[in-house]
Amino acid sequence: MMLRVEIDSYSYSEKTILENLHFKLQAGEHLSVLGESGCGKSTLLHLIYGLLQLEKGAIFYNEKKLLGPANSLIPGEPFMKLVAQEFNIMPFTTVAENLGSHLSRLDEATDEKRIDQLLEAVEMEDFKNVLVKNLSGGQKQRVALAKALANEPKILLLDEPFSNIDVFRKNKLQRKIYSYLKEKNIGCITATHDSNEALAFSDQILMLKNGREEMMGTPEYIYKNVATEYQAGFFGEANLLPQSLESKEVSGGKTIVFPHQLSISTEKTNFEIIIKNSFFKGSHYLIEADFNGETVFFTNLLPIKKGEVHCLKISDNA
Ligand SMILES: Nc1ncnc2c1ncn2[C@@H]1O[C@H](COP(=O)(O)OP(=O)(O)OP(=O)(O)O)[C@@H](O)[C@H]1O
Repeated sequence: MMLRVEIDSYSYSEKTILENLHFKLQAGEHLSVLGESGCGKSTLLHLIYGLLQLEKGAIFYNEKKLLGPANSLIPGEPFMKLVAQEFNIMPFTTVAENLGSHLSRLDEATDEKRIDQLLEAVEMEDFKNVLVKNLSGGQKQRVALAKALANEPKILLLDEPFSNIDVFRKNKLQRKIYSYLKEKNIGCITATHDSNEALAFSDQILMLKNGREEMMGTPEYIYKNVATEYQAGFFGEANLLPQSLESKEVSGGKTIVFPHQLSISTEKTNFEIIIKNSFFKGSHYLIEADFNGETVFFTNLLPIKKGEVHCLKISDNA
């Protein structure tokens, strides 16, 4: 066991920001905290790192209670690194100097090699001797990531780490960073609102709503157990459909169905729709249709003419 978070509640002033969050992070494990803007993701990371004092609850590292800023001279724990949304990098030094400032400085050749390795991990080799102030937002974010990795922390806390990084680079960089963390057995908690990142790169997902646990489990568990509009909202255009469409039973309940779970039926069904729009998505089209006055989305290989009437069926493979 490694990190144990037991938050009963936390507030900056009267309003409760976080409530009843209890979870563990094992060595090398990766947890994504998924939630909408303002739900308390950054606050959670700042509490764990020790920038904020937790009065109602406690955080343990290998069963040792962490003291928090009120009881330690320097905020933050030495075995943890936080890459915050405002990057902690020095503008008037070069990229290499920034990384070097976090290394041992005992052996120049070893440090040099390590700097090159870190720059390679974030694809910034070409910017080694450039002043940080002359970098773009995304490049600064990559330097901040490399800097956090410099000392091989036991736990890395990442607050929206890829938010400024362009789509060309994002997926490749995510694959590199997360496999680097696994290789070095570095535990990681990532705050994100990007469900693709959470699904692809985490062992566990903690979904937050208003600072409370909405769902927690493996990516597969989360995706398969989405049951409300809020939960589905993270995974693109989901449909909230009457349960009666799915089963023969008559019930007033609603169920979440993703666009790829719907397809055109050659037989008549009670799910009759009128086509409104076809959006090209590269590998397929996302079709917008009307079902009894409600909007429904489903995927299809080809576009479909506006106004056509079709019947849909729900497939079982989630
Ligand atoms: N220093 C502060 N003092 C008072 N309230 C704060 C402070 N920092 C954050 N809050 C409030 O706490 C709530 C949670 O903020 P937090 O930054 O943790 O959310 P978040 O999920 O990280 O959001 P985002 O994704 O937009 O960064 C918000 O309502 C915010 O206004």
